[in-house]
Amino acid sequence: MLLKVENIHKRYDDAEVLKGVSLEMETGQSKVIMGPSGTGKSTLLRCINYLTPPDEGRVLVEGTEITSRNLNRMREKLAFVFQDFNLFTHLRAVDNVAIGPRKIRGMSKGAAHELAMRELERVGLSERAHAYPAELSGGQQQRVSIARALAMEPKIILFDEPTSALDPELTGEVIAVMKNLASEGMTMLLVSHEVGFARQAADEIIFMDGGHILEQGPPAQLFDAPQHDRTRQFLSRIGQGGEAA
Ligand SMILES: Nc1ncnc2c1ncn2[C@@H]1O[C@H](COP(=O)(O)OP(=O)(O)OP(=O)(O)O)[C@@H](O)[C@H]1O
Repeated sequence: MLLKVENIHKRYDDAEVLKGVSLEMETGQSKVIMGPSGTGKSTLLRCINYLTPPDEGRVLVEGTEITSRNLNRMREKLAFVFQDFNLFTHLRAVDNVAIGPRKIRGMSKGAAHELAMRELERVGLSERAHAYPAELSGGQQQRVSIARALAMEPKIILFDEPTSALDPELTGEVIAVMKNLASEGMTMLLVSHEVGFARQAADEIIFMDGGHILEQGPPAQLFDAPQHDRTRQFLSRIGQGGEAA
């Protein structure tokens, strides 16, 4: 098993946001986490790579548990794509992608630059490599941040609502890149409400509600024959039928 998440709990002050969440991913799988606002989806994703340390539970990558001692090394296996891109505004696109390979993976300047150019090409942006983030559209900035994740050659990419900060006409180019990665066999865990992507590219949908995983299964099962009322209600709110029992 590539990723094993066991019984994660997370509390903020009085509120228990994650109430014992477990999931597993095999190499090459794509899974999409969906569910109502405030149910702990982003917190779960952040707990998986310890951006937010869980209060209880374990995360294992390739059988090795993440601990405070091995955190930096383990984190390199789990790249993270943020909703709002998080690019360095003072660095050109190519340097945003090259900085991780240089500073974290210890690559030479030339090798990191070459790798960054290859990853920008993979997301269709080699021609914009020398632009600063402010000179790029939101969709292009998100593609740079995907290239930055790829340049770390991670085992898994975690995406936290990668299209929700984008104007609707810019989501398509980011989804196309993510579909491509999924078809190339990249292991991907996303928090996303992009049903088109989820139906076509995900192996499994994980439906979260109230800090729990309520149900999970292949897209056809979860979208077309959900088991729980809460799932049906949510799907109907995002325009995916679901009210029919
Ligand atoms: N750093 C924090 N400090 C305190 N409370 C937090 C913090 N981060 C998240 N929360 C709370 O935890 C709960 C779950 O938040 P989270 O962002 O994980 O939900 P979500 O399912 O991803 O929601 P959304 O779809 O709206 O992004 C929310 O009530 C939120 O206000």
